[in-house]
Amino acid sequence: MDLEAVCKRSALHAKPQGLILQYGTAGFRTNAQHLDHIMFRMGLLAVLRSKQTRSTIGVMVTASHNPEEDNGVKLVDPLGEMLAPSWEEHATCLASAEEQDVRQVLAAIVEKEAEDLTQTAFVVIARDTRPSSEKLSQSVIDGVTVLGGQFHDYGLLTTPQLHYMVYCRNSGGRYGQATVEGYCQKLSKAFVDLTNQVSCSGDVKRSVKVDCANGIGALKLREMEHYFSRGLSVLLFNDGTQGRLNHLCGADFVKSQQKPPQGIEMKSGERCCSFDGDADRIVYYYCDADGHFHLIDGDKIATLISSFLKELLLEIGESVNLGVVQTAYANGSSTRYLEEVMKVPVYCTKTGVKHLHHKAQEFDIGVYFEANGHGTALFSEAVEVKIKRLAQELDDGKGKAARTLASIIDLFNQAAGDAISDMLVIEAILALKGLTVQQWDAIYVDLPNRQLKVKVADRRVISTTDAERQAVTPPGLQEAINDLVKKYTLARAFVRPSGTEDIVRVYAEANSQESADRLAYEVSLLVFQLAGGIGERPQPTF
Ligand SMILES: CC(=O)N[C@H]1[C@@H](OP(=O)(O)O)O[C@H](CO)[C@@H](O)[C@@H]1O
Ligand SMILES: [Mg+2]
Repeated sequence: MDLEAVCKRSALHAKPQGLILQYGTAGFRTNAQHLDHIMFRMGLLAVLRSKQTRSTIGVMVTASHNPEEDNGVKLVDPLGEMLAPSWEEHATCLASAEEQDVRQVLAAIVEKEAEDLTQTAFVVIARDTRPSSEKLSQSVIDGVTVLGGQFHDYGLLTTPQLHYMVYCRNSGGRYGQATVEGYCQKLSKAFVDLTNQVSCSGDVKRSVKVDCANGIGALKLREMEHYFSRGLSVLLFNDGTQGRLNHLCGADFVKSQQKPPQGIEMKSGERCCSFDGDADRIVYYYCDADGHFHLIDGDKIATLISSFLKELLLEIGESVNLGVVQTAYANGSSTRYLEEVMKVPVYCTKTGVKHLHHKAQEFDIGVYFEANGHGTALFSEAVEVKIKRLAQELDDGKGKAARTLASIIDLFNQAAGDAISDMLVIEAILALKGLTVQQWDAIYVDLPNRQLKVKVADRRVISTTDAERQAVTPPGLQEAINDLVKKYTLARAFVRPSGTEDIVRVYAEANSQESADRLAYEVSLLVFQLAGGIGERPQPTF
């Protein structure tokens, strides 16, 4: 490791004095102007991680659903997962080091991780469509090359596509071919195999309207469309030709505002969905005959998927342990439905997909979704091998179910939640089951809920336990929340410091919207009073 050369190069990507950023739930994210040094240093870190794991490591330049002027970066570990927590700490240290300390921090990481520096390193890089992304990914490449790493720049990809590429490269091609074409072919083949089973009643071609948040999803869907267009027509909106990225559109906007995005025409009963800016989240929605908007979020997606998988397993007659993983933000109705009606075990983890992903890996089949639409299903290698064998061997009804399940396994992106892959899974299931979007929505009725944000001087004064559902500090806060919750019916409320914004999040649900709104407001006031609120006191929103 030629530290002299690294330091010289680093000076060309100088860190603004005093700027401290943390590798959070979603990597580094801030205004694109402050990220050049971070990109260079993450190039360095990716090389070290690659040497240590003797695997290809991914670097994705994106800020997902943030506004267009922001950007960000995250590293992708060998099996396509999020970076290991101990390396998140290295990332934060390296990113925060003042220029003269970079050398020392690098040396410390090398020593702590007992790196064999003679190992070769390979890094794959991709970026979203933000105007700042191209230049920033060049800075990543600069970091990779100055440490002697090899790289491949995929250019524009969705975040889950990069996760897929990393997984493919480290599985010796078992998972698929590490090219855009490989990705498109794997998913499309599975989708076409599934939809070919649907008996065509009439010649009505299925179609779905997709709000692409003016992001990379539009480009990549267009690139892929012709592979599966016989089974489904996708009508793209907010495809980036006019509007701004994530502005009044996209999955995050639709979920948090509970209203349709701008720029999409919705007719009553039409199936629509929204991707976020880097296409790793998806939510569905429709308008009913009275013009009312209905959101179908990650919880209902998880329910649709897990009930379909359970039915298939029943037909195949294999006992396989299937679990669903959610966070505290999952709607109480979804948890109740999964546990009580579907009899599926449900687990709750902390917020952030890496927590859900790891929990889901404990099952033969683990389905995980955040309420905001980020999720996928994971299949253990043993289950995948068994199902694919049964699919080939059996010729009866069981064989047919096994073939369906085998195609579904291929259709999921098991490296990360993926809007394109999830959309194709959902479209295939709806087609196979002959369900309309309204019928899907009617599986259960969401409990009315409200999310609010409270500004406090230091959000770390709130600590939590029980997968973030109980506040441990400040003292008295949880007891006070419990007293409020008791006043309402079917109510639940919790607070936690956000991992991506400088705020405390408040969540409340109850049997009516008015109660959910009132409870959320009352809990916000408690947080403001007991956890050092700053600025204006929370105001009632009802
Ligand atoms: C309530 C909520 O939606 N929280 C989001 C948000 O995390 P916070 O830690 O709540 O800021 O951003 C994460 C990264 O995108 C995402 O995984 C998570 O679901
Ligand atoms: Mg995203």
